[in-house]
Amino acid sequence: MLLTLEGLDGSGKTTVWEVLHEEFPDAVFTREPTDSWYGEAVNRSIEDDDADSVAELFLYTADHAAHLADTVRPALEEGKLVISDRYSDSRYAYQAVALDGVVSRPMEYIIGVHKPWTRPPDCTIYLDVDPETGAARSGATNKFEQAGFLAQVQSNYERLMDAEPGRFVRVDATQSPEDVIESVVSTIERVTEDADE
Ligand SMILES: Nc1ncnc2c1ncn2[C@@H]1O[C@H](COP(=O)(O)OP(=O)(O)OP(=O)(O)O)[C@@H](O)[C@H]1O
Ligand SMILES: Cc1cn([C@H]2C[C@H](O)[C@@H](COP(=O)(O)O)O2)c(=O)[nH]c1=O
Repeated sequence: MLLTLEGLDGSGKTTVWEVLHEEFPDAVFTREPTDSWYGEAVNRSIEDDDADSVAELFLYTADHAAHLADTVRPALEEGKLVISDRYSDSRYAYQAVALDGVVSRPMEYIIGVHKPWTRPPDCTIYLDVDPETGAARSGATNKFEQAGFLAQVQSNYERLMDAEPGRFVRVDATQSPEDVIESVVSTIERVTEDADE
């Protein structure tokens, strides 16, 4: 089963993902951007305010393709639970903002680029915070971590959740870290048990 954590910058994904290592020791933990050279290229573009938004989309997408081939598909073939901190929905939500005015219907375009070859998640936990909280928690140090940008990203995540309500589980990430973690752990226990039945 492929389970992904999504949300705005500062929503607490990495905090949760780290604690989940202890709760689910047999799972494969991974993330996007990855630690590969593709991910390093992505991280360079994040720090570049002038990076071309189309080029940036394809850097992220190349990283995703390699991530699928190297990590996600092999682990799923072994029957593992894979837990990824960010995955394709981050592209659909973030790059659809960055490509607004560059291509028409940017979210549909980005989904279309992925559709022929990606492996969609079985379940996506959306850590829900408002853009101001996300920007403040993340430190607002790069072009994505700004409340105005994150407000547009948030609307894109809402569109994705409206389109696939059965895949997403929304968790209130303004709760204490302990309460957020408890909600996420109980969600994962439930969805993995349901999958085993
Ligand atoms: N539930 C919470 N309440 C208050 N602060 C939190 C909570 N969860 C995480 N934080 C704090 O917010 C900051 C950002 O958390 P974290 O790095 O886990 O978020 P993230 O979603 O992975 O962010 P990014 O996408 O920018 O990497 C950290 O300082 C973390 O300690
Ligand atoms: C995978 C992915 C990420 N982003 C953005 C979101 C963040 O601002 C950064 C890095 O992610 P992290 O969780 O803070 O390490 O990149 C994006 O725009 N598109 C993506 O596909």
